[in-house]
Amino acid sequence: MESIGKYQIIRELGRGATGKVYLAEDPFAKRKVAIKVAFPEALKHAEDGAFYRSMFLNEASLAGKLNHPHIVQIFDAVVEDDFSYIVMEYIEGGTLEKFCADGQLLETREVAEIIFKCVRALAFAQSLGLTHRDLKPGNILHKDGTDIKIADFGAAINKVSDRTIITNVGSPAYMSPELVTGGVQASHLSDIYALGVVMYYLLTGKLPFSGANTMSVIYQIVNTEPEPPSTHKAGMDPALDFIVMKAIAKDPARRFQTWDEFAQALAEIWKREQASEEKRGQSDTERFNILRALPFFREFPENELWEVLRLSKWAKFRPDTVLIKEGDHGDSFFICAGGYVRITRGKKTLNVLTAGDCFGEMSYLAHNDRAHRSATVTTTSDCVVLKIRAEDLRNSSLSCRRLFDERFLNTLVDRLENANEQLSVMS
Ligand SMILES: Nc1ncnc2c1ncn2[C@@H]1O[C@H](COP(=O)(O)OP(=O)(O)OP(=O)(O)O)[C@@H](O)[C@H]1O
Repeated sequence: MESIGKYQIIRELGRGATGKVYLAEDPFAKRKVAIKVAFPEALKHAEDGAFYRSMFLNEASLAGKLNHPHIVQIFDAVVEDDFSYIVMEYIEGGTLEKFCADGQLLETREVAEIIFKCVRALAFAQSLGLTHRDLKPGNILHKDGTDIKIADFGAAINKVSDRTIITNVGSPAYMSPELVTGGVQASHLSDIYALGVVMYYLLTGKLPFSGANTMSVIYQIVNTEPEPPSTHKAGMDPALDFIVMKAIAKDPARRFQTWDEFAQALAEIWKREQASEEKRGQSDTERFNILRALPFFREFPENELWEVLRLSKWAKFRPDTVLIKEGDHGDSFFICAGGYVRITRGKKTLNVLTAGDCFGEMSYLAHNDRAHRSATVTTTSDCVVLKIRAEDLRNSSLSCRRLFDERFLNTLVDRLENANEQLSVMS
C-alpha cells in the first residue's frame, strides 16, 4: 500500500489489537501523521467484531474534540464497511514501555513530571465526560524529555461491558479491584488507579502484581496488598511511595478523589525540594502551577498555558539587577512571576511591579524590532521573571496571541488611567 486517501505512506510504526499504525505524510498540511488502519477481519470477527468496531468508532468520533497538549490529537477519520482509518498526530519517540525495564528507568522526578502531565490531560478529558479506561505505558507516547501524549481513547466512551476489556485489550495489570470484580462502571477513580500502576512501573521497573496467568494477577489485585515502590528502589522519596500507594488503594474511597488532588500531591514534591532547585532548575510542573496562579494568565485555558511555557525562558535575579535599560533596543517582553521590580525614567520612579505584571510589551505591540525601551526596570528583591521574544509570540497560535493582546490592552488601559489620575493630582 503506497497511500491511504490523500496520505503518502512512509512505513509501518506498529500494530495493536484493532489495526496497524503507519507513518505517513499529509501533502497538504505538509506534516507527518500516524494513521491507524483497522484490520477488516477484526471488525468483522463473529464474537469481538462489535466491540472492536465500537472502539474504532469511538476513537474516530473524537476527531477535533480532544485538544490538549498532552493528548494525541486526532485530525481525521474515515469509517466505512471495508476500510476504516484514523489520522492522528505523529509522536516520534515511541511509547513509555521502553522506560519500564531495569536499566532503562527514568529519574524519579522525570516520572513524577510525566505523571503530572498525564493527570492534567485526564482531568481535561474528564471535563468532557471521558474516562480513558485503557491506561498503560503502551498508550502513552513519548516525544522528548518528559514531553508525553496520551493515546488510544478508543475504549473511553465504549458502551460495551468492561469484561470485554479484560479479555480483549491486553493485560489486566492496570485494572482496579472494583473493575476486575465487575461490581461497578469504570470511572475517573479507576483511571486514577491505572495511572498509579503506570507510575509504580515507571519508578521501579516492576508491576505491583504480576503472575504466571491472568487469573493469578486478578486474584492479587483483589486480595493482596502491594509492596510500596520503595521496596524495589532504595532511597526513594517517601512522598512518592505515599502518592503511588494512595492512587492504587484497593478501596476507591481511599484513593485521590479528584485529578486535582492527585496533581496537588505531585506538585508538593517540588515545593519540598525547593532548596536544591536552584542548582537543578525548575520543572515544567512547577512552572505550570506558577503560571496558573498569576493574574496575568487568569483567562488562559490550559492549552495556551502550556504554549506560554514552551515560548518562555525563565530566570531568577538577585535584587538590584537591571533587566531593561532606557534607550536600549528590545525584542522581548517580560512577565514578573515573583518578587518586585521598579520602573524608572531618568531619576524618576514611575511604578513598582510585582508577580503577574508585564513590562517591555511595546517590543511586541510596536511591531518593530528596533523599538526603544522607554524606561529602566530594576529588581528590588529576589525575582523570577519569564521572558518571551516578541517574534515567538507573533508566531504562536491565534488563540494565544488573542489572549496576550487582551491582557496587554488591559494593562495599557490601567496605565493610562494611572497616568490620568497622576495628571489630575498634579493640576
Ligand atoms: N500517534 C502515534 N505516533 C507514533 N506512533 C504511534 C502512534 N500511535 C500508535 N503508534 C505506534 O503504533 C503502535 C500500535 O498502536 P495501537 O494504538 O494500534 O496499539 P496498542 O496501543 O499498542 O495496542 P492495543 O490496540 O492492543 O491497545 C504503538 O505501540 C506505537 O508504537
